[in-house]
Amino acid sequence: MAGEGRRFEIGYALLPKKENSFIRESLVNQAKSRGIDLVKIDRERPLVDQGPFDCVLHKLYGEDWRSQLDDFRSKNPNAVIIDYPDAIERLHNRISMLQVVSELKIENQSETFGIPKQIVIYDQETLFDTQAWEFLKFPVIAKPLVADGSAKSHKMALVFNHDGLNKLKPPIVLQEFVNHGGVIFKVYVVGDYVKCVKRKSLPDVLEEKLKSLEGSLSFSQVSNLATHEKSDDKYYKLMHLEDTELPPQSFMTDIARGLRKAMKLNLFNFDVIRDNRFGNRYLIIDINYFPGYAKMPGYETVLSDFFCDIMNRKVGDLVVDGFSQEEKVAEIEEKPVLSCEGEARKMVTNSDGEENETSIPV
Ligand SMILES: Nc1ncnc2c1ncn2[C@@H]1O[C@H](COP(=O)(O)OP(=O)(O)OP(=O)(O)O)[C@@H](O)[C@H]1O
Ligand SMILES: O=P(O)(O)O[C@H]1[C@H](OP(=O)(O)O)[C@@H](OP(=O)(O)O)[C@@H](O)[C@@H](O)[C@@H]1OP(=O)(O)O
Ligand SMILES: [Mg+2]
Ligand SMILES: [Mg+2]
Repeated sequence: MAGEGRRFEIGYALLPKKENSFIRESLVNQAKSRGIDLVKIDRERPLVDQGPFDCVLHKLYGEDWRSQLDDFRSKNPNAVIIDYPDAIERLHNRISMLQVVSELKIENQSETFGIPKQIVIYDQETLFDTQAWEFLKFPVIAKPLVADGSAKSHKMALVFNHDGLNKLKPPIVLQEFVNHGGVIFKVYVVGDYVKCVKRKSLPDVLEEKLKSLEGSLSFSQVSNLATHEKSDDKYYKLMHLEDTELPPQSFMTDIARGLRKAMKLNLFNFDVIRDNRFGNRYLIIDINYFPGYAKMPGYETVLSDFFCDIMNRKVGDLVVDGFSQEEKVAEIEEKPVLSCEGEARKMVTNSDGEENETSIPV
């Protein structure tokens, strides 16, 4: 318990932008009150010389950081690393990122899911060889193949016709643009916790307009706006975000759990659109490591719960450290269970079948 039992130290290594948005005083204080100290990792000094940390939380890439983590891990075998670079790496390529979705098996009678039709293009020759990708229909979205968090990796183009191909610079992924009513669902995953929110997206494109539209339209991070920024926005009002129904929570939770297990990741979000042509078909178009959690209402509690769970080694159906639950259970039973004070949350289904979150004291 806070103040009584052992305290835990979680070291974090984030880029300045992420640190500013994520490490808020409110999060630091809430974690502290529950026995967890969030400590900044000094990037000027070797990781192994710092701490000792019970857990390392990070969103940094590169060989140097990777070998620092390896060193740290071998010297601190009981520390938890959230998450492993190898697992995160998969999300840095827009093909491998979505491959995992195609491999998921989820039983559901009323909804289906998948990914849009897509092809990777490595050179100009293939780009203009429309036979190579004749299974794709215009409009298509051209996305940089690499998704490494750089501004460049977010630069996309909506391509309406052949004229629009000239501006594209391979390697890119050409993905069929699917009309979805201008609203995207972002599903945030924090360990066991799953939260789906609505954001504005690109508007639908009418087929009869395709030829008359200029070749392409460039854009970047259309859905990456905090809710308060959008409430005054004319476009936001136009899209009737409030009127759009969320996908069934249990369906999103099943997909989230499946992805978490398959990817061995604890902190990510995925973008989902509802295909206008079917109404019950959902397409996953993007998966991001360690997204903007501070945009989730009450993120401090969600993240503090997660940190407590990690430190207590009782994280849902998959455990950190790349072990499966089964492998870890024996270890958990041998460890003293330290409790974190505060609230836990659970989903409660009301008589209308709607799921709501409620807090339970622990
Ligand atoms: N296949 C598609 N069909 C329709 N709209 C799409 C499709 N792919 C992407 N979009 C739109 O383009 C936006 C950006 O695409 P995507 O999410 O792949 O890029 P990103 O830069 O990785 O985004 P993020 O900021 O979430 O990391 C989406 O939020 C959505 O509005
Ligand atoms: O802060 P970061 O640089 O990690 O930016 C991430 C951003 O979070 P932010 O809101 O904190 O900017 C995320 O937004 P939401 O999906 O949550 O809307 C999403 O755009 C990620 O793709 C970005 O990560 P990247 O792909 O660039 O690595
Ligand atoms: Mg996205
Ligand atoms: Mg992304």
